[in-house]
Amino acid sequence: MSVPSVLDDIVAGVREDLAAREARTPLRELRAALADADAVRDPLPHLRASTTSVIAEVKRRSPSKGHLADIPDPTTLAAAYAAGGAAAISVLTEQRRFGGSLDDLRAVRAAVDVPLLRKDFVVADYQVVEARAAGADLVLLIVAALDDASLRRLHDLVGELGMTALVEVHDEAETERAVALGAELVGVNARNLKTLDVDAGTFGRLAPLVPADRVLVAESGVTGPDDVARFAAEGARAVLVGEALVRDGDPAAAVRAMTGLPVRTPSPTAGGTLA
Ligand SMILES: O=C(O)c1ccccc1NCC(=O)[C@H](O)[C@H](O)COP(=O)(O)O
Repeated sequence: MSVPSVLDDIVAGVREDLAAREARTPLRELRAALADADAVRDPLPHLRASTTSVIAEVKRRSPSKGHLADIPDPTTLAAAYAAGGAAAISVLTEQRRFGGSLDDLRAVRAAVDVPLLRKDFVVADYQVVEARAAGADLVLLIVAALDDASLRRLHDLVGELGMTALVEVHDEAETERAVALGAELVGVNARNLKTLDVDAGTFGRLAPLVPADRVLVAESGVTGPDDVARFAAEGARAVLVGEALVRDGDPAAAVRAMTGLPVRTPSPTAGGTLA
C-alpha cells in the first residue's frame, strides 16, 4: 500500500474545502462576479528587470516548520513588503496547513498596489476564477500536483483571465513539463515535497534547463541577501521568500536588502553574462 505524500494529503483537504465553497457559490455565479473585479496588475515588467526582485509571502505556518508568525492583520505586513519594494506579494490562501484564507487575499488587495500571487494548491478551474475574484494577479500552479491536461487547462484559464501563472517545479521531469507548457514564469522550489527538506542546490541544477526568455524564480529556504546573490548568479530574477520575512522584525528592510542585486542572464551559447 502506498503512503500518501504531504502533497497528496494537502490536496485532499483542499478538494474537500473546495467542494464546500462550490456548493455555496457555483462557478457561474463566481464568474459573473469577475465583471466587478479590479484590473489585473501585470507583474512581469518588474520581474523581468535585470536586478533581483522579491516576491514576499504572507505565511503564518507550514507543514515543515509549524507556527511561523502571528499575523493578525496581513495588511500591515503587506504594507511593509510594499514599502520595502516587493515586486509582488504572495498570499497563502490554504487554510488547513498554512492558516491562510481568501479573506487575507482580499484584505491585502485593498491595502497595497503591488501584484498579488494566490499561493495555494490549485487543482480546479474554480480556484482560478476565485483567485481573480479575490484580487489575485498571479496564480501558483504546482506541476507535481497536476497531470498534463489539467496543467494546460489551468494555465490557459489563468491567461484567459489576464493573470500570470507561476509554474512551480521541483525536479528535471517537472521542469521539462513546465518548459513544454510555455510557462513564462517558472518557480524552482527547493523544498522536496516528500521529505520537506530544502536543497539549496536544486535551483542551480534546474535553471540551465529553462530557456533564457523565461523568468526564473527561486523559491523556499531563502534566508537573506547572500542566498539571493547566489541564486541571482545562477539566473534567478526573483526570489519567493516566506519564513525569513515573516520572522524578521523589519520586513521592509529585509525585502529592500534582497532587492536590486545583479542577475546573471544565461547566454544561448554558454554559461551566461551579467545583465
Ligand atoms: O513551507 C512548507 O512547509 C511547505 C510544505 C509543503 C508544500 C509547500 C510548502 N511551502 C510552500 C512554499 O512554497 C513556501 O511557502 C515558499 O516557497 C516560501 O518558502 P520559505 O521562504 O522557505 O518560507
